[in-house]
Amino acid sequence: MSIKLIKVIQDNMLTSRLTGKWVWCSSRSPPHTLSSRQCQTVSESPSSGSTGREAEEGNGAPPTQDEIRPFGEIPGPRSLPIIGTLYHYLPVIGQYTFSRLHHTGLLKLKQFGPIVRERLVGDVTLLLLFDPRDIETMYSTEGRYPMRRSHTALEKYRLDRPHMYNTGGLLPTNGQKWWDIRRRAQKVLSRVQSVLTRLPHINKVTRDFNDLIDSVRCPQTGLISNFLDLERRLFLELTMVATVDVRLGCINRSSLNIVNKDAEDLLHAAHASNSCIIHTDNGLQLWRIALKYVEAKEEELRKRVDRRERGVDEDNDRPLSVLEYFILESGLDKKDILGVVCDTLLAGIDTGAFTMSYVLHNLATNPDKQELLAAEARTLLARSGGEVTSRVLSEARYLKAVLKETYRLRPVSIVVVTQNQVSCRLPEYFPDPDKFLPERWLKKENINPFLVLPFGHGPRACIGRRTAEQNLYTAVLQLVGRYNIGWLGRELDCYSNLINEPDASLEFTFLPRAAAGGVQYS
Ligand code: HEM
Repeated sequence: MSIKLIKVIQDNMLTSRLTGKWVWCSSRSPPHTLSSRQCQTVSESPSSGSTGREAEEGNGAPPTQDEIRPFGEIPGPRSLPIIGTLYHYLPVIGQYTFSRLHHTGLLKLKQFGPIVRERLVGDVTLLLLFDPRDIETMYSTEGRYPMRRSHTALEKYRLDRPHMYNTGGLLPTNGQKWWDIRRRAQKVLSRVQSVLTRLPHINKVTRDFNDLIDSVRCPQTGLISNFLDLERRLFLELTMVATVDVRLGCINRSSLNIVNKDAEDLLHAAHASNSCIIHTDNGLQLWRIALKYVEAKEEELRKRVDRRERGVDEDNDRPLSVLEYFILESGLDKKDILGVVCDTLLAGIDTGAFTMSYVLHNLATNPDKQELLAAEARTLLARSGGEVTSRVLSEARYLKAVLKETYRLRPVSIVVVTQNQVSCRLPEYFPDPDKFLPERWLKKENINPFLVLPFGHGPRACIGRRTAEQNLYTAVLQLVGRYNIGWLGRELDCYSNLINEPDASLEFTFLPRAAAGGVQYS
């Protein structure tokens, strides 16, 4: 998704505090030329023993014309006419690979330093940032309507069907049009209080998921092979409950072998889209299913209004669900609602499932950390009668540290600046960078906030962040509270698709904690 940076880099210049060569300039210079007007920071080379930050804070003097270098001089892999740098990615002979962007990113950092320019192909130029201070600078210039250039196939698909969609949806739309949808949708999708109203449903789904685990795990070893299949079902169920108030039933034991067409279509569409294979019928499947649930909700609301008029609406004080809010209060029209519902279904399933895979893998391969989390779960859930409540979530400090450490080591999303995943494993930012140490987030170590950004940053950051985190916290706490989780799979890394996904089959074991000498809550 670094492609998203193109607009920014054509309009601005960057600074690398490590080499002292580049200057970020907020002026709108023409591409590939420079101006020292309004330049904000100056840097010094590491040999001076001073950090860029110190230089910046020291005299704040604007850079001289000599210090400012043309954009085209930013180092990077050699680019050929027409094919750009694509030849570097050829199988066998190429030094880079698109399927492991974190390895490729590290190699580029070693070869070219903390700012890398890459003309990929045609007019597509990427700028890779590794220094969190540059990342911060980049975000600070994004303005009110940060521009993104991703999901362009999805955008084309939708714009070609004006009878179904008003816009390309949240993911690819830019400018005022993007903000018109975003400001209406985020009121219900992002607000803490609104997200918390869905917690009891989320808690119920995750407990059902535990029961499912109980019935499918091998009674002797606890093994569940290909656990990712179940996780994707879980996050589909959670996303449907959170967005369209529907229990699909795809994590019921009885439904495991029965094909639920909506569930299968949704899982397929979300995965295919995230793998950049936007078959035209995916859009249609998704849209049809979204339409079905939106229309069912409209009908339900009509009946409710009718009941209310007759004074027999027993459900009067219940807070509005997401879909009810969209229909009744958001000001979004039906086509926009369908677009946002499709976007949340596309964005909420694999991201959650893959993140949970890495959380569980980290816990299973670090049993001492798992025990600390289990102790926290035991204390908090015993107090709440086994329910994950808002109080439990507010007190679950170790759980949050576990998630944060997993975002650091295994971010599933390749954000605007793809290189956070590389920088997060550099020893200059994190001692013992490859170790899973949730404690580093409890000690209030001085960690630059622009290093770990799994949901992005600023006005365009993930609209579903609170929903996603509530889902993950609840599911992980319930699981670790009930099971001792082990790992029988091979070493786990990730493939880079549109998002990073586990590159090996997930072979987890689940042994009830009660059997292992722990406490059971339910
Ligand atoms: C662990 C789970 C998730 C992760 C790591 C994640 C991460 C991200 C990231 C990095 C972005 C792009 C930010 C940017 O462009 O600057 C994004 C955008 C988005 N996410 Fe998520 N996400 C997750 C779950 C969800 C869920 C559950 C939903 C739905 C409720 C969702 C809906 C969206 C939407 C609609 C956008 C586009 C927002 C816009 O462009 O205005 N995401 N997400």
